[in-house]
Amino acid sequence: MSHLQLDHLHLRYGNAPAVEDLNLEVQDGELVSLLGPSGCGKTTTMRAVAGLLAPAGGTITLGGQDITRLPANRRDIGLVFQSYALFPHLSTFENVAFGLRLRKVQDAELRRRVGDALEVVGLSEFAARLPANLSGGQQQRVALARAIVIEPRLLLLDEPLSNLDAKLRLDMRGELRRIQRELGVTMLYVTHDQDEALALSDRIVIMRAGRIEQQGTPEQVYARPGTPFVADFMGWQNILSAGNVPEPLRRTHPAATHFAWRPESVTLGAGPTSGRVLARTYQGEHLEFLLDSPLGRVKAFAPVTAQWAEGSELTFTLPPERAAALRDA
Ligand SMILES: Nc1ncnc2c1ncn2[C@@H]1O[C@H](COP(=O)(O)OP(=O)(O)OP(=O)(O)O)[C@@H](O)[C@H]1O
Repeated sequence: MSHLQLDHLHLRYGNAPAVEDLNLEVQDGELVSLLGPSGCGKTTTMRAVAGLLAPAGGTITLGGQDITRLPANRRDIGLVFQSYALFPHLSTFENVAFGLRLRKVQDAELRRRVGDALEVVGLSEFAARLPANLSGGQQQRVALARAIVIEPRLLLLDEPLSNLDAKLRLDMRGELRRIQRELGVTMLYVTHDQDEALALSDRIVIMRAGRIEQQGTPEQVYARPGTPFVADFMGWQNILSAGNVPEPLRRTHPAATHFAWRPESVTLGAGPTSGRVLARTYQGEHLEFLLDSPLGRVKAFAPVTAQWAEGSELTFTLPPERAAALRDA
């Protein structure tokens, strides 16, 4: 059992609060991402779960056991951080074996478990190599093998892919998901990259200034943001205050403070509002138009064949059925 539960967690650096009253559950075998901008408290939360930072208040429970005050080395938690921190003078095999040697695991079992872990991450052929002779992606996989070989109750990954180039990051993202599924291990994952969180997670927790702003499945947070902050983070680039949108829409959502539309939802070339093209940008798949309008600035995508030039006037529609109704948190 490796169900993680954080109850009313308060975390501080000296007197400065970093995380306030955080309540979070990660089910057995679930992959939950903490997503949010720099400084919102993701790493601080991870450090507390790992046992590297003592909470100022609240409790951390893992598999039904209160681990709030348990030393880090007795928590049975695997860590993978942005810097892989491999031992440069040890082979892949010995890097992965390190934690087992510390635990005085017998030789035959150690060989079997290291062999299994290397197989899971696809590095069996690289057992004898030193880290310096591995690619960035391979080194990151060694770090992952080293974390899973101890069969942790929980795996914490903090921006594990951010040192890799874009292509490798995509490959490793898929690999991570496969490995997580294959092992059924409970994972808490930190990222500030929404695409990564959407692709990997069973559930996404969006943090803002030390608090949870919204949580849900990837589909929920992407398609149904609840606040302007989440909408902005999820690529809803047109966020208008409720006073600026047509009356009928406001009436159907009386509590909304803002409404948002994705750029692909805006219809150009017809509609009740007119705007002037401030910028027209080619983006491969489509053109992006930035319009100045009485409603404010509006971003819209159109097919690459669209002819409107910068400076021209055109009309547009913000379809009410494609709007997200938002409320300030
Ligand atoms: N060692 C520290 N001492 C004092 N304040 C810290 C320390 N580490 C982080 N903080 C502060 O705590 C808050 C949360 O930081 P944290 O590192 O958890 O954010 P984060 O969401 O992980 O950001 P990033 O994506 O940049 O890593 C920030 O205001 C940060 O400045």
